[in-house]
Amino acid sequence: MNFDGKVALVTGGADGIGKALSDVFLSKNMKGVCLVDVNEDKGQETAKAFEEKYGAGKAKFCKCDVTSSEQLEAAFKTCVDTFGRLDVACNNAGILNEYKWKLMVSINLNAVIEGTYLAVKYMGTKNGGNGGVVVNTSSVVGLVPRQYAAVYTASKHGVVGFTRSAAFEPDVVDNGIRVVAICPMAVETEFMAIAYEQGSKYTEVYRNEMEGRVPRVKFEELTSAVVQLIEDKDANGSINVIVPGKGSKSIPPPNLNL
Ligand SMILES: NC(=O)C1=CN([C@@H]2O[C@H](COP(=O)(O)OP(=O)(O)OC[C@H]3O[C@@H](n4cnc5c(N)ncnc54)[C@H](O)[C@@H]3O)[C@@H](O)[C@H]2O)C=CC1
Ligand SMILES: CCCCC/C=C\C=C\C(=O)C/C=C\C/C=C\CCCC(=O)O
Repeated sequence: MNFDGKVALVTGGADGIGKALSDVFLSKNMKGVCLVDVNEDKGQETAKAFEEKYGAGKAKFCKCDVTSSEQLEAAFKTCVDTFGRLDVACNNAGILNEYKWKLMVSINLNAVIEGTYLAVKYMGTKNGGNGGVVVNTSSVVGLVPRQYAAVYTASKHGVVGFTRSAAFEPDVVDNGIRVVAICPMAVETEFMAIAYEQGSKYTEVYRNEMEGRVPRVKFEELTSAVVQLIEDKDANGSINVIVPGKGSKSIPPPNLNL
């Protein structure tokens, strides 16, 4: 898919990875981006900054808690009503909080599943849309174990398993939708700092073992991986790990010869 004149919806679009993705989409001449986020102040601020940079009417903020089915569907509907179409859905909002693990699973996994099926409903060729691409945000810990964040790890493994499977569901394929996921190492956002201040049961271990020792994925490395996945018409069910300084690599599922 090329980006010219297309429309994206990005959950967690007010800040961090979602904001960086939205910025790159608009820089590639997308018609508009819908920033879907629970943080109203940040969301309005980001939408305003994008309109100043790219022109009036290019960014729409939708206040939405992705754990609410009603609010998430309303955001998809607002996006299509505002821009007239939808081509790319990034299910990206996420938190790392092992104390609030049920909420974390709702945001990191349930809302990704719900967002994927809403994308089929609002972009599907059988439903009046043009088809499109769903990009789900997992993590490197969607592929490997992480003993200091077990539920977060489970939620991100869930995103990988769901993406690999949903990509080939007949209702998804027949609607002209591709589904992919990204698995970044730590990225240059506030996410990890907030996680160990508020959401880790092992903050001291984490500080001693990891803090400051893991280089960050730069936004440019992450966004170029996502752009490639969107542009590549053969990328479906792809799970791409993104490592600082090493780019993006597709990770196939294990062949168990069953
Ligand atoms: N930053 C990192 O090191 C990595 C992050 N990730 C994943 O990337 C995604 C984005 O993370 P970052 O941009 O780094 O985090 P961030 O904290 O900078 O941004 C996340 C955004 O999601 C929004 N959000 C949180 N809960 C929400 C909810 N219930 N409804 C709607 N919006 C909500 C926040 O308001 C915020 O704007 C997450 O899924 C995270 O798990 C994956 C690997 C590494
Ligand atoms: C808060 C403690 C959790 C320990 C790390 C667990 C999960 C990480 C999840 C991510 O999605 C980020 C991906 C990789 C991070 C790996 C190491 C973090 C390095 C942190 C630092 O240098 O500050």
